[in-house]
Amino acid sequence: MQNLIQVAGIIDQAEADMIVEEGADWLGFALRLPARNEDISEADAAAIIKALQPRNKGVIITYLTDADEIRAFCADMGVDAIQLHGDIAPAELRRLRAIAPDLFLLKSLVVKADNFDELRRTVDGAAEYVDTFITDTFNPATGAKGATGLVHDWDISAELVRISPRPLMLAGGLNPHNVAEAIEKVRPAAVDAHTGLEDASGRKDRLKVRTFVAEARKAFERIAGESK
Ligand SMILES: O=C(O)c1ccccc1NCC(=O)[C@H](O)[C@H](O)COP(=O)(O)O
Repeated sequence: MQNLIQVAGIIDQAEADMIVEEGADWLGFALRLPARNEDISEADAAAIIKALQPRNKGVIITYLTDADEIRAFCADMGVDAIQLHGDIAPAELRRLRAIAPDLFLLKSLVVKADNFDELRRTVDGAAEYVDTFITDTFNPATGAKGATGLVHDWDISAELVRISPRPLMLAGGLNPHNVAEAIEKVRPAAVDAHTGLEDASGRKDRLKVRTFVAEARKAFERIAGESK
């Protein structure tokens, strides 16, 4: 996974089509969330994912923490990638890896003001069983761990990139205006955005997606050129 762009929080087929047309790589579908406020039904998400071309991947974003339930859900949905946003224990990740070896696993690292040691322990405990980590931003005002539209301290994400043996996808408050600076500072393998690409009605805005993808691609090229 390198220089990859994910757009999360897909609402329907038209939005998925537009995001693919504008050049994003992976599409994230938030399902089985604690508050059950999903933007899309599981049946609609499964149909969109099934119709994606091989260069695009549908990723389920969920708080499920039980390995059997995660495997069964992915099989029902026909997906081969899942972003685990809940507090799943390393032992359960190990079990998931054992029962679903081909599943691509993204584990979230939710950055708070003062939890770097906890994040380091999560990296150490989970790295053996997951394919990549994804940072995100905690919102202390609401307790939300995802889709907050808030950036966190990118020095923390940059340090996580340095210590993680797995690639890192940077998420949390990214938008067309800040994604280039974020990539240059953090040097992640991938970026993800959700609310920063929406219009006032909560749908993804084509121009924001287009600009986000273009800015991210240029920044990835720049940092690749610098390391040659
Ligand atoms: O996408 C969601 O609705 C969601 C809900 C609950 C937890 C995580 C969620 N998404 C995870 C993501 O990958 C988001 O894109 C990520 O939180 C970044 O969101 P934003 O800060 O709005 O760009």
